[in-house]
Amino acid sequence: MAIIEFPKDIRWGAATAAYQIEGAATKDGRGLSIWDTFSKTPGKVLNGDNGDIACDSYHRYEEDIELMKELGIDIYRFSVSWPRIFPTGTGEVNQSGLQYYHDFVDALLANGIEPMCTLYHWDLPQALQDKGGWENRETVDAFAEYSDLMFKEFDGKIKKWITINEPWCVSFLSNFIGIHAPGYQNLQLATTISHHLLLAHGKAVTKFRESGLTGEIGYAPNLEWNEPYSNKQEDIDACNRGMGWFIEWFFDPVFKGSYPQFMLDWFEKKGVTLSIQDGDMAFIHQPIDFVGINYYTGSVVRYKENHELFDNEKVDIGYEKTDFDWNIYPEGFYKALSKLKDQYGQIPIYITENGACYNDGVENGRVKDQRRIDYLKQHLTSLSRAIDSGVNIKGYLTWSLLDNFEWAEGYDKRFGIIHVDFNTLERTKKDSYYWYKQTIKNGWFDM
Ligand SMILES: CO[C@H](O)c1c[n+]2c([nH]1)[C@H](O)[C@@H](O)[C@H](O)[C@H]2CO
Repeated sequence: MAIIEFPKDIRWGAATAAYQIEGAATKDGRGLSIWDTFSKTPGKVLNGDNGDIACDSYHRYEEDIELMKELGIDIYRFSVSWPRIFPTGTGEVNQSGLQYYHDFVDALLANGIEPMCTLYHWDLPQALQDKGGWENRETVDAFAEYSDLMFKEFDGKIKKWITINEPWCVSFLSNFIGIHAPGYQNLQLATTISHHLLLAHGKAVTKFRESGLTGEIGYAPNLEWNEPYSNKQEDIDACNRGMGWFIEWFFDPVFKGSYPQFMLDWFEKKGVTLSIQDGDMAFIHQPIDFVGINYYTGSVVRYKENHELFDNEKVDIGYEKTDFDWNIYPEGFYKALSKLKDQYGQIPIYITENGACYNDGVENGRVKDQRRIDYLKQHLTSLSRAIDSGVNIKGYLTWSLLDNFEWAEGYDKRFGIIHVDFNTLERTKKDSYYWYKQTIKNGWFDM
């Protein structure tokens, strides 16, 4: 067997998000989010599930932190529910909401766990959506106001900030493909929103820099790896368009100061234009301290004339799949990270999400999720290879600490290393929890 070893200073963590774990949807002054609305719209979420209770982490976070401490992680990525802070998105601050996050962050720090805070993980205040949501540039300013308040309120406690989680999901998955809130299917709308999200990121970075506060700030784009089906130019081009939607479209503006021309040309062919105002790109193109990368899967892609948005299609060449039917493609993890290094340089990278959906249940008090252990081994092996090749990896945070509300799939899809019984809310450490705990302790594992 091969020993896969990691640098002694790598950070080991786990990740969650507010709407997926907190519950307490109407508790202590929290306002409604678009996911409260969407999940209660018939047909939008499997089994009609919603986040009213979720893992009830709002009330059970001390238990969760005990589990984190036993696990041995030293960093924990969570998100703040914007409508818990500003119930209507702007204006009056909900002090009970702030107090909840102070109590939570203080408990993390008291247990030697560094908080990594995502300011936006998809739960836009409904009141802002009612005024146009991310299509309205006023939402960009509201996000900057909310971010500024959080930076100042948690100065000295939170030193790693993530502005936007997965702008591709917030824009295209939610407003073009339409399976996430608010559920529109309009390419122009989605493309406009993608620009406003990057602008919101940039304005929040500006607020952080102007505040002079200590800490680091970044964003967390998601990426998939696409491999061309053949070395025919039409397949290579089709593959690059697909990946350009995840990588160049959301990385070039931040790291190069402009949108990728090949993608702009393609969108123009589809009748889509971007209205960029003077100064927008200067906000977006500000230096950041790290980038959070969310990686789960990859696909083989080939050209298919007039098919979907990019004249391409995924080809199933027999990859093993998770219980979410996603390809298991660890090679793509290494290739994607290598591409980022080659195209954007040595920006520090935290893997802010990587994990798999396996729905193994509790049998005699145990959850035998060997398939998740295998997935983690394969992807951490790729990560180790990327580190050895010079990619500037600072940490790895698995998705997710807990089984939780998996958006349009509700509670049907389980990503946690800890099982949650959504009837009793009982937590059960899975075999993968124990494997990850040993790997963190050792700093290596036996492949
Ligand atoms: C398509 O994969 C995306 O990168 C992605 C996967 N995931 C995500 N983004 C989100 O950030 C999480 O909230 C999801 O729970 C998690 C699992 O679905």
